[in-house]
Amino acid sequence: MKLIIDNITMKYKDKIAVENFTVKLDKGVYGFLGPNGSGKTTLMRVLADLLRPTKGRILLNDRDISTMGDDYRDILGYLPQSFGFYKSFTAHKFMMYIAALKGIDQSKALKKVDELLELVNLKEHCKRKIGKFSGGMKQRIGIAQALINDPKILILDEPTAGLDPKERIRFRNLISEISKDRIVLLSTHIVSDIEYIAKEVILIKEGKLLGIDSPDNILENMKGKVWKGTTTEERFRNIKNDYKISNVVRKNGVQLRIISDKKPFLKAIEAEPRLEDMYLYYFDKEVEE
Ligand SMILES: Nc1ncnc2c1ncn2[C@@H]1O[C@H](COP(=O)(O)OP(=O)(O)OP(=O)(O)O)[C@@H](O)[C@H]1O
Repeated sequence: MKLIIDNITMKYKDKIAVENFTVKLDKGVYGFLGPNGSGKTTLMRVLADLLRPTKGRILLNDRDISTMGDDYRDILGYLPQSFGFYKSFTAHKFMMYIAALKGIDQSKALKKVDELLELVNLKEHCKRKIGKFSGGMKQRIGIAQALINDPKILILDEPTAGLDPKERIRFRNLISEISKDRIVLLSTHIVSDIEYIAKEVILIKEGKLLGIDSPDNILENMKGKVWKGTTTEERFRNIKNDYKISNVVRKNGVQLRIISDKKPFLKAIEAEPRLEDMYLYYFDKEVEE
């Protein structure tokens, strides 16, 4: 299976949200990483065939998805950024409803819904109303509904927004489990969401592709750009505006972690890069979280 984002540009009136964006994808998890407003949602909606791009095409095995109709929808699962739940539905009823919308017959649907509620760890809550669910539970039912047709392509737009750290870990493990034999596209501005599960990280900045690489290669390329060391309050005041500082701890002086192409001060030593250092390097802002 081969999915190609082929030179996509998307304009809203005068605003260019995505520009000349090209990447080739096959099986596995792809993390689309970029700050708010960088064009991730727009790209996810184009990929879900909900938005016609101003220019370019999405090709699945060389077919333009905009000409595929139900052939594409049948293999697509989509969890939008804001997901309208039917609050008064129980989890089970909601899933059966989605199955019916997808044209799955009832006996098959009953089996599939059971399987999916089990997968996302909501079986024991299947009789509860979704309106009473926590944020994490809602996201899990969101994933379950996106999987109802066993999609070959799964699009998850900022799926961990509003989840606490425990729910996030659980969510990550779930994605990892369901990513076999599928293309999973996951958009986020949170590095840790994709750090351990993405085969490739796709960096998106101001609507443009900044780079695509495996987390290991990204870390390799960050070598020599991350520094740590202890300095004085005075020197810290002097250098803090000249460098991207990813961490400050005041303990026996000012302990710093700095992102820089060159050594920031004499006593600084190279540190082992982390993926969030890369975020700071490319996106030039404080690491969120
Ligand atoms: N319907 C619209 N009309 C006009 N501009 C839009 C529209 N939708 C998005 N934009 C603009 O396009 C740019 C990209 O937005 P998009 O939502 O795709 O980014 P994002 O990376 O998903 O950000 P977020 O995480 O905040 O949703 C932003 O500048 C946004 O303001």
